[in-house]
Amino acid sequence: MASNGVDWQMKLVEGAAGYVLEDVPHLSDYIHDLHTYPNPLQSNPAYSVVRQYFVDEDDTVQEKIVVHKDSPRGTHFRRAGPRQKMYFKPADVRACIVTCGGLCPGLNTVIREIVCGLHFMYGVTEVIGVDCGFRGFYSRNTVSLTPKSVSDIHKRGGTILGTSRGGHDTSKIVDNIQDREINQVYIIGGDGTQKGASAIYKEIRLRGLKVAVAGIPKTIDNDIPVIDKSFGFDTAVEEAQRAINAAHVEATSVENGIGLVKLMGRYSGFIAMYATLASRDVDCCLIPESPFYLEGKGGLYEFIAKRLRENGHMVIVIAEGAGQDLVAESTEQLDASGNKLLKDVGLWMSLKIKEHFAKPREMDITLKYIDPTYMIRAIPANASDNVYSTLLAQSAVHGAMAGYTGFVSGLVNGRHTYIPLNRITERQNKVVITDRMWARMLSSTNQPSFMNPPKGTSEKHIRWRISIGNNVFKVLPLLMNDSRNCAGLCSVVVWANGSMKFRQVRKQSPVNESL
Ligand SMILES: Nc1ncnc2c1ncn2[C@@H]1O[C@H](COP(=O)(O)OP(=O)(O)O)[C@@H](O)[C@H]1O
Ligand SMILES: O=P(O)(O)OC[C@H]1O[C@](O)(COP(=O)(O)O)[C@@H](O)[C@@H]1O
Ligand SMILES: [Mg+2]
Repeated sequence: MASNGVDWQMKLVEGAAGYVLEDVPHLSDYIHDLHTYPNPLQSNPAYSVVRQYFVDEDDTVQEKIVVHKDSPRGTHFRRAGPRQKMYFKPADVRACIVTCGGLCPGLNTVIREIVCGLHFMYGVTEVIGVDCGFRGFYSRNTVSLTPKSVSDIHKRGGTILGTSRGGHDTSKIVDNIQDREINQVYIIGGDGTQKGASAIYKEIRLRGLKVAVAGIPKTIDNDIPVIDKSFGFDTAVEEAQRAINAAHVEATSVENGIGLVKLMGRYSGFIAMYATLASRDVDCCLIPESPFYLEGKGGLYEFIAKRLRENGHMVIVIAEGAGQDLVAESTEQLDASGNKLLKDVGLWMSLKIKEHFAKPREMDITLKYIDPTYMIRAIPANASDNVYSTLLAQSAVHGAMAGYTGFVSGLVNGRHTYIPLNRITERQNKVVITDRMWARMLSSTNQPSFMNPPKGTSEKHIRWRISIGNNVFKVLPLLMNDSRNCAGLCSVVVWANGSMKFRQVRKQSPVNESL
């Protein structure tokens, strides 16, 4: 393998037949003559039975596994797991754990398994918890974490460490890491958090400190790219079923009953899409990636009336980020971390539907609105998310002990890997509405595609205009496919000649944006 183009975020290593390794940084990249130690797992009675326990240095995991016979081998990530050589002596390790951003089932499991992994696999005894997110580094006390103190926390929702948004001050955080002589930092959080982790790692590297920074990606919305799915997501989908079931019971118990359920998903509608697919009781699923409209032919009101006539009841699931452009003219407000503060689309929609059907010549309806969002986020992880969170935490521990830094541990095609931080922060994972999964969902609900708004429909949800060749299109809010996946093509929904259409545009083509 030939190494080229090294930067501080990731190391690109090229091999035969188009093989590329997007490798994570290592402490030895910027600190020379580091001492190494044998991995104590060799003599651990539990692990010594495994025939090949240590991961081969050359093991990597392919990002895209659907290939053609002439395809280049493509991007790979370093396989996670214990290494024969460690770059930390267990007695010298002083680790800290911090949780940031919104709650997510499984946070406590990850904390528990970092503490227990460090202790039982490597004999590390000094682990501290940072109180209330990034700002806790410089404004709060820390708490000592031991296997005993974390033994049953995985049965509780939330995070025992507390969390926060905002308050990321890189130099104050790194000063504090130095002052406390911390040499392993475990950062559990979403895209915002991992951007913060990246800044911390960079500053640590600039100061030449022997401190490993390991991220564990957390997002209930499943909006982190590259990884198969995020921990807590399955639990959220499962818990959402309870709300959908309740909505269904309410709706079927009255004449023309409508159950409306709002689920989380600020920019990505994965929870709504999977909960809908799992339930089979949902008649319509609305997500941020797929624009919709209420009035006229092909609109939501028409569909509701049709379903009520056919079945006498219906269930609508709406992701919190859906239809934000319809709710109100946006005067964009941000939270402390810079995330868009959303209007309550569920409440808005329930009022709009009630208002519409109260008109003369419309139907008498009974609508029940259920908002289970924070209840879903606050529960403990289910069994499969507990196992998943355990493996993510253990991978992070193995990686840090082996001297890797500036990485997150993540599942790629079912294998645990180390991914450079920049790869998971550079974009958000979104439902691709031109993919099969959305089509499966549409076929399960048989809802309208909302692709042909009637002439004269308000254009206020048009985001910007683009020109492709000589044509100017009005672009509706929609995800862009990852250009890495599809040879520079991205899908946009455009408004042309009074109807919405999909267009594939090349990222390289001249795209002029104007509001
Ligand atoms: N671009 C950024 N650079 C540094 N820190 C960031 C950045 N974006 C967010 N953060 C910090 O990460 C933490 C969590 O971010 P947030 O967006 O609230 O949640 P999440 O990590 O779940 O996406 C906050 O403390 C915030 O200040
Ligand atoms: O009320 P809060 O804490 O700001 O959280 C609301 C947001 O948190 C989420 O559950 C997850 O967001 P993060 O991944 O950024 O924590 C979003 O779906 C939701 O919009
Ligand atoms: Mg986020």
